Formats: sequence, structure tokens, C-alpha cells
Amino acid sequence: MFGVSMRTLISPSLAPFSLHLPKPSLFSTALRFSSLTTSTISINNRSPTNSPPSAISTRKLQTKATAVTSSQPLSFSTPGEIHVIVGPMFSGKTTTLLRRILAERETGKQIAIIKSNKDTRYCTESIVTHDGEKFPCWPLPDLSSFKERFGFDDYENRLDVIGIDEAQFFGDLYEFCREAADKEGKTVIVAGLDGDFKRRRFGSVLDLIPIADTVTKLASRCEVCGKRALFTMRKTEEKETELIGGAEVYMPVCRSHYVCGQSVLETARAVLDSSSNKHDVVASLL
Ligand SMILES: Nc1ncnc2c1ncn2[C@@H]1O[C@H](COP(=O)(O)OP(=O)(O)O)[C@@H](O)[C@H]1O
Ligand SMILES: Cc1cn([C@H]2C[C@H](O)[C@@H](COP(=O)(O)O)O2)c(=O)[nH]c1=O
Ligand SMILES: [Zn+2]
Repeated sequence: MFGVSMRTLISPSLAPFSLHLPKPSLFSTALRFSSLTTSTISINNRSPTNSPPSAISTRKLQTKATAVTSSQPLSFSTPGEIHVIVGPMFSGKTTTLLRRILAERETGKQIAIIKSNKDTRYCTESIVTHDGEKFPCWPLPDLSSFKERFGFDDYENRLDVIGIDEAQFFGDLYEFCREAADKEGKTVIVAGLDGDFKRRRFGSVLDLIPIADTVTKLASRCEVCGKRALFTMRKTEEKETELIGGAEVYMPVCRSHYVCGQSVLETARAVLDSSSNKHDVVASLL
């Protein structure tokens, strides 16, 4: 949806950067586009032999913009894309990520999936949906270690699409995605929780929105009433933000049941607190 409207704003007949520059300016004089043809296939200066032939043939034809300085031409690398999938637990984020990644692979792209190694719920070496679908992945403590583990040469020359699951657990998410898409021409598909059990922003998933091509917010079904569920309720007493778990700890809920669930939990806590205080008082009297 966002992707479509972004594309219609910039008509193919208009050169990038020409939209808001009605008159020649210092900037536009310094920056001349040496080539605006759609026939240039330039992927991070890769030679065609470095990429799988199918990846070359199925890639979008790119417009190449070259800044011309007085002495030396400066080439921008071909930009990639960032797609963000958010929603509460059990809303199908991992399933959607897997579908999109497999669709990319069908077109001949080279793909890799990374997940946080904090999530040890089902299997460490695979991403696993709540319905049991599996796919091998790279379980990592942070994203900055990926290039080295994957191999710098393979990363630069042979990898097209990177999937990231459980994105809320990666502290370096923003930097990694920005560099991969802006500078390295990768398509990055990110799935993660936008909010935690208190509906606060979770990690830096939301920071990606200003640099994303598309954002998809999924919904689950409220476990109480069956309506659309946009929030995740924690059923246990733990207060820390990060707490790995599945249906034994969390449930998807609609707005009404989130709000009334919070007040039920608060009342239950107050009752527990006051009764434990009473016990303390009684114990101190004995
Ligand atoms: N309360 C629930 N407990 C367990 N599984 C659920 C629950 N609600 C939905 N599911 C299943 O989980 C699937 C989504 O799984 P998944 O893609 O792993 O979601 P997410 O990554 O958003 O947590 C749904 O299609 C549904 O079949
Ligand atoms: C709401 C919430 C969740 N978590 C944890 C629980 C799970 O291990 C993952 C989310 O997994 P899913 O693929 O979206 O089902 O995050 C957490 O640590 N803190 C929270 O507040
Ligand atoms: Zn509900």
C-alpha cells in the first residue's frame, strides 16, 4: 500500500531529485545525471558472473544516477528495499516473512534468514511458526556479526534478500537495515513485535518505519472474544520487558480485553499484595 503510493508519486519520466528543484540550483548544477536509461543493470558494481543468472534477469531494471563532480564521477550504489511486518504475537508475522522470502527465492534470488538467538522456543537453527512450519536460519546475538558468519564475499556478491525474525531483540536493527538497503542493495524483510506486553515500543522495530518501503501491521484473534487482536497480553507476573515464551505466557487480545485484562491483573495484584502484607504483619506478630 505504502509502496504503491510512493511509486506513483515519482513518475518514471521525472529524474530523481528533480521534483522539488524548479530552478537550476547549486545542487542541481553540481549533480548531473550521466545516465537515466532503464537498461542499466548495475548491482553494487557486481559483475554479472558474481550473481546467479536468474537473479540478474529477474531484478528490476534500475535507473542509475551518477553525481558528476569537477574531476571524478561518483557512483551511487543501487538501493535495496526495506519491508517491515509487525503485529502482536500469533498474528502470522513469521508465516508472512517465510512466504515472502520463499516467493523471493522462487524468482531466483539468493536468500538468508536471521533470527535472534534469544528465542530458543522451538528450535535454535530454524525459524518456526506457531503452526509448526520451519525454515533453516542464522541464530545470532546481533546483526553486525552476520556478514562475517555468512562470509563477506558471499554477502556482498551473492546474497540478495535478508529476512530478519524476532527483530525486536536486535539492538543494531536500524543501522544494519539502513546500510543493507541504502548502501549494499539488499532487500531486507523484517518481522517483529511493534509493542511489548505493556504496549510500549519494543526494541527499534518502529525506528525502521521512516526508512521502510512498506509496513504491514497484522492482527490476530482475541483469545477472549474472537475479534481482531492487536495487542499481546502477558498472563504471568514477570515484569521484565524481554521474556521468551509462547501461549503459556502470552495471549493475543482485542483493545477491550487488553484494557479490561489490565485492570483485572491490577486488581489481582493489589489483592495478592495486600494479602501478602497481611501475612507479613501476622508473621511479625507471632
Ligand atoms: N493463541 C494462540 N496460540 C497458539 N497459536 C495461535 C494462537 N493464535 C493463533 N495461533 C496460530 O499461530 C499462527 C501464526 O503463527 P506465526 O506466524 O508464528 O505468528 P507470529 O510470528 O506473529 O507470532 C496462526 O496462523 C494461528 O494458527
Ligand atoms: C509481548 C512480548 C513478547 N516477548 C517475547 C515472547 C516471544 O518469545 C517473542 C515474540 O514471538 P512471536 O514470534 O511474535 O510469537 O517475544 C517478550 O519478550 N516481551 C513481550 O512483552
Ligand atoms: Zn476481545
